[in-house]
Amino acid sequence: MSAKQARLLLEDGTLFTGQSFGSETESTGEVVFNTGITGYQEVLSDPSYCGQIVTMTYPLIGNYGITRDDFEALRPYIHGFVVRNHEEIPSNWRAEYTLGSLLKEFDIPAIQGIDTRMLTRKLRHYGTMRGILTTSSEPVEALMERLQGSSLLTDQVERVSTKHVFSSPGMKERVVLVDYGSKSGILRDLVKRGCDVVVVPHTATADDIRKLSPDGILLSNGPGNPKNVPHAVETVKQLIGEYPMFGICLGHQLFALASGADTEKLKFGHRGGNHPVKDLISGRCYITSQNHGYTVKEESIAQTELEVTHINNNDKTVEGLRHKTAPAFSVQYHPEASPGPFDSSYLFDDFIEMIRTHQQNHPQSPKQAQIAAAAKASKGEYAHAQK
Ligand SMILES: NC(=O)CC[C@H](N)C(=O)O
Repeated sequence: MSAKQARLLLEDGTLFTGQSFGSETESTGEVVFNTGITGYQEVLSDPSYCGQIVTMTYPLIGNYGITRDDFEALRPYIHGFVVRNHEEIPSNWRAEYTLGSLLKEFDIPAIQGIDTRMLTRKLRHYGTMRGILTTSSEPVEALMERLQGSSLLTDQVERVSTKHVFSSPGMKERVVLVDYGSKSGILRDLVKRGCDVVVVPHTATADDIRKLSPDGILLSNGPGNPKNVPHAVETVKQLIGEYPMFGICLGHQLFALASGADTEKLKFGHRGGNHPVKDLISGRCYITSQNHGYTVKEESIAQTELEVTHINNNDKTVEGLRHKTAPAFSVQYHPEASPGPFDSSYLFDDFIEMIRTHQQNHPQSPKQAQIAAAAKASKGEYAHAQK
């Protein structure tokens, strides 16, 4: 049986025709490209891609199948997947099923057999565009009408963040992980280091977080424009300086906004496992995993208490920040990268080190002691309230 036809239409009128290998449905979204050679499972299950139609520049995708253990979230939130060649017969003892069957399970359309080099060159030249991916056989004019009538999502964080507080108990530092669409890898990296992790929704207020008596706060990655979640910026603003803080990707952008800096959209973003980042303090270069479409505006940093610690070696954009006086830093890339590179996992150790130094230098203030005592007395109150 020959595969059903699928089409991808961009808002500039470019039409790609190929074969469907996902769900026989239709979706719209921002079309973006990822330059990873491996890692398609981690890409499609990374909640930061919520609402986007993702194309992989590497031409052979699906060849090692799907293994749920490799996922970054319980389900994918992408709106479509675009590849040159989908391999239907995976060759991997860990594979549980095929990429195509996963996409069908979650009703996500996918197209193969198109020139992904041409698509990527277009996106690099003109910037990311909206697209419609469909298996319908209607005339192109009808598709274009639907595409033009569609709008990009603005509530992605709400869609992907946990609805309930949950914990992953450990014997060491208590870290409150604020989930804006966190990749599982962040939790894995904290748990591996013995942290006592409490994961809270994006709506958690500063007081909700204080009640959990954190030793440190980790602001997770997440989808969309950081300016779509002003409540999160407000919460972060209240907590900077009070607890050691580490921001990753969207968390980095929220930390920057909360510190008075500004963010803007990049032309086509950074997505892939091969982005070179320079550490301005040591002069060393790291290969990093990235997935972002927004960036912190360098010229907005001068007016804040922040300093730039890392830059992207390709386009020189800001990749890392730290606060000049408070125990807080952030990176635009992913230290928890899966399937790698692991160059930057030391940042989790730096975060824990920062927590320990802070504890040594700041034995509990009377206010913190009071908060901790109140939290202990109302044990689990917040967690229960969330259920
Ligand atoms: N991975 C992320 O956290 C991405 C951050 C933000 N959504 C961006 O696209 O820039």
